[in-house]
This record gives sequence, structure tokens and C-alpha cells, in this order.
Amino acid sequence: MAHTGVPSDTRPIVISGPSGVGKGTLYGLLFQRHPDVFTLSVSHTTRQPRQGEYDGVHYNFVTKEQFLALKAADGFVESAQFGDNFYGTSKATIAEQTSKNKVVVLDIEVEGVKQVKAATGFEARYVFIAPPSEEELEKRLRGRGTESEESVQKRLRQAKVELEQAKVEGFHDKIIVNNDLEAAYKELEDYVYAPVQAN
Ligand SMILES: Nc1ncnc2c1ncn2[C@@H]1O[C@H](COP(=O)(O)OP(=O)(O)OP(=O)(O)O)[C@@H](O)[C@H]1O
Repeated sequence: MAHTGVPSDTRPIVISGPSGVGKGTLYGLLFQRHPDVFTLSVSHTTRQPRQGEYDGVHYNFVTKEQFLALKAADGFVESAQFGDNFYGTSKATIAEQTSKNKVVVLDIEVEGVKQVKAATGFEARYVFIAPPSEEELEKRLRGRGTESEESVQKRLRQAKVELEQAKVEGFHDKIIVNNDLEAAYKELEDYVYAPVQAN
């Protein structure tokens, strides 16, 4: 069945999975095939904008002081530090995007997923994208041609952590194996458009 319009369940969708598994490709299709329905969450960051990046579009660019103040006020559903820079997803940003009748998609690592699950007053749906095999994951990561050898190795180590966590019963609401892209996309779309489950 073809799905159209806004899903009945409008909770944000948290998508996780190892680097190179095809998360971006899959939700990219969701955005492309359902324009104006879904939107990627806009993170806060303390790093400097790069050429062509706009405040409020690619990131909400803030100072370290602003970031830490928001964190102290429990304003993030998840946050992390990479090198000298802080990154986080603010509750207010998600609420604002949701109020515009958009279903917000969050693309985060497993540590972030744990934080979102522990965040107070925040409801979401958790989708894990799994590779058909670790060999295929490595092939895709290399095939993308964006990573150095060191970065490939680092991502593969992190992949093992992600895959281990995904085995925990009930941690994710839905696990999709991205083998054939169209089949995986269909599974994602069917899940996203499934009617709200009565508890
Ligand atoms: N089902 C599939 N079959 C074969 N190749 C795929 C499939 N899905 C995605 N790919 C390819 O795998 C590579 C990695 O995909 P993508 O960049 O979407 O991964 P990602 O999970 O978003 O990675 P990251 O977390 O590093 O951003 C891309 O080159 C993409 O075209």
C-alpha cells in the first residue's frame, strides 16, 4: 500500500545503526518521497560553521557558554563532545519542528540513543538499521570512498558496539536489515506509517 500525508504517529523517529549501513540513504528516500512530511533534527553545536552552512539550517551554532547553560537547564535530549566541540539535540528544537506538523528524524549513535531513552518527558520511536553482514558493511564503508583507513577501522569497531546493543531485547522498536535498498525502504515506510499502537 502506498503511504501518503502525515503518519498518524507523529513521535520523532530515532534512527541508529553502524556507520555505512545506509541510514542516510534510507531516510533521504523518506524525505524525497514525502516532501514536507519529515525533517531531520537540527542539532546545536559549538563548532564554527563551514562554508555553505547556515545557522538554523545545518546546525544551531552557539557559543560554549550558551551550550553549557542549555545543558545545565536540562535542555537537551542528548549531547556529546567530539574533540573540543559540543553537539546536542535540544528539546525546544524538536518541539518547534514537531509543532510545524513535521515528523522529526534523529540520526544518532548508540550512546545518544541511550540518553534520549533516559530523557524525561520525551517520547520517540527507535529504529535500528542493521547490515546484512559485517563484511557487507565494510564493503559499503569503503565503497563510499569518504573515509581514511584509520576512520574505516574506527567505524568498524564502533559498529560492533552498535550491533551488540541492538541485540538487547526491546532496546529498539524496529530493526531493519538493509540488504536490498527498496525492500528496506518499504519496511521503514510501513513502520513509520503504521497506525498508533494502543497501549
Ligand atoms: N541496500 C544497500 N545496498 C547497497 N549499498 C547501499 C545500500 N544502502 C546504502 N548503500 C550504500 O552504502 C554506503 C553508505 O550509506 P550511507 O552513507 O547512507 O550510510 P550511513 O549509515 O548514513 O553512514 P554514516 O553513519 O557514516 O553517515 C553508500 O555508498 C550507499 O550508497
